[in-house]
Amino acid sequence: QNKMKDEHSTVKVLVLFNTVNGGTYKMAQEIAAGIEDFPGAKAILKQVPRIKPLENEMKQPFASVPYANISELTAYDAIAFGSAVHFGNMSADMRYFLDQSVNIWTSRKLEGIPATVFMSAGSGAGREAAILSFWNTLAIHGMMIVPTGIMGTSEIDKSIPQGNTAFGASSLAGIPNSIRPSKGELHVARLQGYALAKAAKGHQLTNSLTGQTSGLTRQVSPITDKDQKINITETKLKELNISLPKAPAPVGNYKPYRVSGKLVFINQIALNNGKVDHPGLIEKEVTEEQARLATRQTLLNVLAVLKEAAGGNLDNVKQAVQLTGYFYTPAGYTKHAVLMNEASNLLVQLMGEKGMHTRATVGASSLPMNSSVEIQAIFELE
Ligand SMILES: Cc1cc2nc3c(=O)[nH]c(=O)nc-3n(C[C@H](O)[C@H](O)[C@H](O)COP(=O)(O)O)c2cc1C
Repeated sequence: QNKMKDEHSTVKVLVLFNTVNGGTYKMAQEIAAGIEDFPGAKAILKQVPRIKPLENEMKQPFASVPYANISELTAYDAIAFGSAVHFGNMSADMRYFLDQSVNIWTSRKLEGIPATVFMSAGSGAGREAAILSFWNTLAIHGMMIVPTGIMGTSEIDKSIPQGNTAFGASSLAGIPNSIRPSKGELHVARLQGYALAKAAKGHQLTNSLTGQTSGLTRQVSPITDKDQKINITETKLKELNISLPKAPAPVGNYKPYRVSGKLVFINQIALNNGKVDHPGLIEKEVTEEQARLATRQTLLNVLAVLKEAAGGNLDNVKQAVQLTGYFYTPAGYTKHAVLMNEASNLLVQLMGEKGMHTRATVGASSLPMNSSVEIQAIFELE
């Protein structure tokens, strides 16, 4: 059981490199040593496969280092990437290898996994740019990039050129008459390995706290209009170029609305600034078009009152329930539905599915203040 516990707490860190002349391999070994300086961390050295084999590969000191396959990238707690600087970039072998990680990328398997970059250069031309451009790929994978900052620089011999950068260790393999990597370059690489192992341990601990295994730092539902506090109904009102009237004041001993449980009850006529719009008997004193305008005004009054009832925010309305339209019509009139559609359509335009309602329409022999229309409305609040 203890062995199992130890295995779980070990952090496995891949040191993945590509080298031609061996400079990056020497840096990789030091990065690995730095990783293993961290208690409970284990470094695994691997090379990226080559596009074209090296002629003298079997004689090289790195010949025995196994080649990695792309799918194993997801099996580690952290990865240190090492490459020769080729024209201010990572090597073509490294690029080709990473370009095979599209499936890993789209399944977000490396997200949040700590990563760091080290390099071997000749003169050092463009080495910082090479590390930074390497970071692009790691950032697209969502990896947690570990830089070197100024770690170790106070201890290194500044009387000779050194390859250290604030982004990752590098070596200047092309400086004549000097042993490379220099002690200073190795020192920074070792600290970089340690910093990566430390980040890997932190990541492993937070993963175990949140019950995750690797990658996919978090899945959350997308942000909704509600989260963004966008007032959907007000936005829609603007879109429809509607400004709500002032809620008409009651003209008797009653309330403009009554909330019962979550239901709101409202009754309105075609009042507009204290006067009734298009009053009179439909078809005799009021045309169909005028009756429709009066119906629209009546619904706007209903909405103005509803807004008050909903605490000043129409988004607090869960749904419309029922509309009843009364129309001042002559006996035998049959086109109530045509007039009432003016109200129903506007409500659905404004609130979408929430605005759908049941409906009744009635002809009346007279209505208050000679209004051609009256609407009774019931809504449900959130
Ligand atoms: C195609 C090619 C391009 C190179 N470009 C650069 C460069 O831009 N900057 C630099 O400092 N060294 C450059 N070099 C030199 C290598 O970075 C240097 O030899 C380094 O040690 C290679 O790492 P390795 O020993 O791991 O193969 C280049 C070498 C090659 C073959």
